[in-house]
Amino acid sequence: MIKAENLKKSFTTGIFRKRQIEVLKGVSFEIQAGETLGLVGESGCGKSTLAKIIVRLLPLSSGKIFFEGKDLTSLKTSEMQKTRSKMQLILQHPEAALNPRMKIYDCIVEPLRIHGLAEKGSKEERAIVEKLIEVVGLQPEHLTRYSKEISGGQAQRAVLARILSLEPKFIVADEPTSMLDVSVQAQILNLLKDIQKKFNMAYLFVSHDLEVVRWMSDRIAVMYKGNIIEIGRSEKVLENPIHPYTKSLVENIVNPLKAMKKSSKKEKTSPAFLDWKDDAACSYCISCPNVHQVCGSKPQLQEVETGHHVACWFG
Ligand SMILES: Nc1ncnc2c1ncn2[C@@H]1O[C@H](COP(=O)(O)OP(=O)(O)OP(=O)(O)O)[C@@H](O)[C@H]1O
Repeated sequence: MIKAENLKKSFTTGIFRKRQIEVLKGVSFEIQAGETLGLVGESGCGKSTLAKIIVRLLPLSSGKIFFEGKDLTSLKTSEMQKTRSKMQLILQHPEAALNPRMKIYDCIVEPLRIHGLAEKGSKEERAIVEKLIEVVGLQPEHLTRYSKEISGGQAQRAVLARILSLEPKFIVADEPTSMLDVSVQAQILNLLKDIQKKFNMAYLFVSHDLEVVRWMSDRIAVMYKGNIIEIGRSEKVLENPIHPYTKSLVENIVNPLKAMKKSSKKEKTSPAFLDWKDDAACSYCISCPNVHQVCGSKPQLQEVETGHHVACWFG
């Protein structure tokens, strides 16, 4: 369904002394129809940048993105517009996707009108909206309200209805429930799972919360400083983490208190993965005896078991 190959992204910052920051350093993964790939990693490692790049809301510096076999980086604007409707992004703040001056009904039908898929005010349009709100669990009375007049959970449901109107095949959900109460969070996560099953969509699910990612994902990719350092079946990655950074992430959810105590000592004895440099060959690799020949100067994913890949790091 979706395939990312060696994605790189740099931003230029600074007004006078222009400086390039490399945020994505060569990210590759694939997601199949009906599958969820969870993406976790510390704040600032590049998750949201990757989320926006994959649905082409941000330009790439280099690399390729294939959607249903089509190379998105070489599509013309008109073709890209058609394809983009099949790839949708859900963000943390549902309000950002809902125009505050429009009633929920109009917010939901707007994409249909833009793409000429329904005539404004027609019976057909009304029937589509009624079906969509039934799928996402909104009530007809919500349709006549503005986004500020509904709750966060209801707003996220309205965003889902709006997105589903275009029958997407791939959804990138970037922290879609992090602003919601725990009980509402569970409802929206279950709803996301239900509609995925119903429409066989592929998800890239981005979150800080490993428990949420474990619940949602078939596979998990762990990002660290712009690289995917470990990727595999969720249970394998979480129950048998191999890369030191993944281990520390998993330890943090199992015992957050212990992790806090440990992190206060961290400054003095920096763990190996914090010294990971791009410009040197690694000296130790979990699965590769010929480290220097195979790993070269960049951390590369090595296969540990079928489907479970881990990057090299300094041991
Ligand atoms: N437009 C931009 N210009 C310059 N730097 C940027 C820009 N967008 C993001 N960055 C930088 O890129 C890095 C990655 O940002 P990104 O938002 O992708 O991280 P993240 O992993 O999603 O973090 P968080 O979990 O906190 O949302 C950060 O250091 C950020 O400051």
